[in-house]
Amino acid sequence: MTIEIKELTKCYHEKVVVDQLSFSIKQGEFFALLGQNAAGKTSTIKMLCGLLLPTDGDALLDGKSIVYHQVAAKKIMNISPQESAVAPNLTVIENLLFLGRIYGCSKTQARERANANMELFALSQRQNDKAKTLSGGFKRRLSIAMAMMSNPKILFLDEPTLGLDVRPRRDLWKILSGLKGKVTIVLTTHYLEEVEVLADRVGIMHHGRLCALGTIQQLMHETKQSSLEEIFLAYTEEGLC
Ligand SMILES: Nc1ncnc2c1ncn2[C@@H]1O[C@H](COP(=O)(O)OP(=O)(O)OP(=O)(O)O)[C@@H](O)[C@H]1O
Repeated sequence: MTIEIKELTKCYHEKVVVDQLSFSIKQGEFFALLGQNAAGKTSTIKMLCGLLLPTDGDALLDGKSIVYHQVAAKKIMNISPQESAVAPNLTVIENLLFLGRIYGCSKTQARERANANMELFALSQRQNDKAKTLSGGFKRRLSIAMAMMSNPKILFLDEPTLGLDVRPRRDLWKILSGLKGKVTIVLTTHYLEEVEVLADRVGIMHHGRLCALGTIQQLMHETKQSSLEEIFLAYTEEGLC
């Protein structure tokens, strides 16, 4: 298992927002974490990324505890957050090289990784353009490519297509499909079609608890529903979870 979550809990001023979450994500899996607004998804991702300390419980990233081995755990993962980390006045390649150097690459290694990621994210043609001149879709691609500069085994994507039009969203899906199996991906999104296209397995959170876990097929079978939207509505109905 790449990620083993064990009774992970987060409280803000006595309010429990992530409630004893326990499940595992396999190596190379594309996992979608779903839930209504305020279900606790971002708090969960932030704990797994070391941006937030759990109130209780733990998670192991490739065997490294996010509580006791934070530095080692952080080395094997990266996050493309909701708020883009792109520096607007740097060009595409400068943004990538800058991150590469921050992650400790030599100049040659940073350039190699930047070239590989520009290829992967179809950014090569725009490499000398300042980030502020890019469209929303390209900015989002650059933001994910920047997270890939640390060569993570685990990549967290927090609502990567939020606010994008249909075409740039689908373009990004194609690119993310190309990452499948190469890196373990944990995605949060409100776009259920995105999940149907990309995810191997789905977890649904409700009021901080995990109320469903499985492939879409398995959840369809369990709920006797015929679409992910219906499954989602069934599991997040008040009083059921
Ligand atoms: N720093 C904080 N202090 C107090 N409460 C917080 C803090 N961060 C989040 N919360 C609360 O925790 C709950 C879970 O928030 P979280 O952002 O994890 O949910 P989410 O599932 O990611 O929601 P969304 O889909 O709207 O992004 C919410 O009620 C939110 O108001």
